[in-house]
Amino acid sequence: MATLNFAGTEENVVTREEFPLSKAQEILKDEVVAVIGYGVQGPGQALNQRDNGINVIVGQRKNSKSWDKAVQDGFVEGKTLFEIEEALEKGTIICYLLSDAAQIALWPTVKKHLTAGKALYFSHGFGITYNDQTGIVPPKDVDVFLVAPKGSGTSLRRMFLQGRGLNSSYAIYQDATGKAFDRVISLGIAIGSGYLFETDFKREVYSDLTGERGTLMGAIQGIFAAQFETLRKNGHSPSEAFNETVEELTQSLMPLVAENGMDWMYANCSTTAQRGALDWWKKFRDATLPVFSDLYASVAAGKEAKRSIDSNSQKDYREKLDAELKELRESEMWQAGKTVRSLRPENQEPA
Ligand SMILES: NC(=O)c1ccc[n+]([C@@H]2O[C@H](COP(=O)([O-])OP(=O)(O)OC[C@H]3O[C@@H](n4cnc5c(N)ncnc54)[C@H](O)[C@@H]3O)[C@@H](O)[C@H]2O)c1
Ligand SMILES: CC(C)(O)[C@@H](O)C(=O)O
Ligand SMILES: [Mg+2]
Ligand SMILES: [Mg+2]
Repeated sequence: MATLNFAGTEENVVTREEFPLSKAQEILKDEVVAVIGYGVQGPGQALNQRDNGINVIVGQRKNSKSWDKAVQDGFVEGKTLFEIEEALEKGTIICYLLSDAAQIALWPTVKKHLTAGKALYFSHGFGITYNDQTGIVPPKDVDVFLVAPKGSGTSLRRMFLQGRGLNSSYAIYQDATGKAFDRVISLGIAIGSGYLFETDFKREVYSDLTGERGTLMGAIQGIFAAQFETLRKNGHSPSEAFNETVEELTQSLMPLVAENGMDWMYANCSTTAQRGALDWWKKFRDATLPVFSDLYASVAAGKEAKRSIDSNSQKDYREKLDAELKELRESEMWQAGKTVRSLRPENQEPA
């Protein structure tokens, strides 16, 4: 475990250098890792573990798109791909990667198969932290921990294939066997994490729900929409509004931020741009701070969990989500974006 200094605060981080894959393979050599659910995280984590030489099986409902995807990805029925209950029985480590709402419905079945010494693994602090709403209370004689990749399962797989790792959080909720630390870190390495940052279940889920509703997904779309609308109302064309709101950000400026921070991105723009950005960023911060405070309070009060559980437990939740995504896709901003993206060299038809 390395202790690193993050802007003056010391934090524990596990690195691949001190905990190499060979050590993870040795620790997991007698385990059967059952990945339950093959949606977004399931494929990323199962495929990376398989490629890393871990004994991994997938449990998924038959006659579903996710089952077919697992078959396409090379999992073999009866050998490495099973109905959920069979996989639960075979697994010594259960990676519970159904959607958070589906985890509630299946919990009684999972619990039945959590015999002494097994481990229950999550990629989110949700089920345990909000157990007054989820009913997920594991038996005392199993290990319970999480590895939460800080990004999409799609990125976890892509970065693994590029030889890079995605940062993940890890936390131990219950150490029944005395092996929970070795098990959780080994899994973290095996699923393709680059670095593993220590947290607890509550802090993981509070920060995760805030982040995805905030700057990572909700706030960014909100601020894009507000600027696009302002430019359009003032007579700017859709392409101009899109280029100045999204395309320049994703293609030119965010890669610079990713590389070396905000000040460095600023320093690579004109002094005119820097003057304006330095004057205006605090106004945007002050305008949004109350919204972020409301958001965090809603997360901490369990209201975001309740909303997610209530909406995702409905039979037609998928159709409803698809309809809302369609509305976003068909908005003027993202339709303009479609044409702008088609102009990128990689998207051009060869002549
Ligand atoms: N999506 C991500 O990239 C991501 C990132 C970090 C953490 N997580 C966490 O990982 C976990 C899995 O998330 P996900 O986005 O991969 O899930 P998902 O929404 O893609 O669903 C996963 C699987 O659940 C199955 N499923 C849905 N309802 C079911 C039911 N009633 N019975 C049986 N199976 C059912 C689906 O077939 C699918 O294979 C969650 O705890 C999530 O918060 C996800
Ligand atoms: C990929 C995210 C947004 O980080 C994850 O938290 C999720 O819920 O999908
Ligand atoms: Mg999340
Ligand atoms: Mg997240």
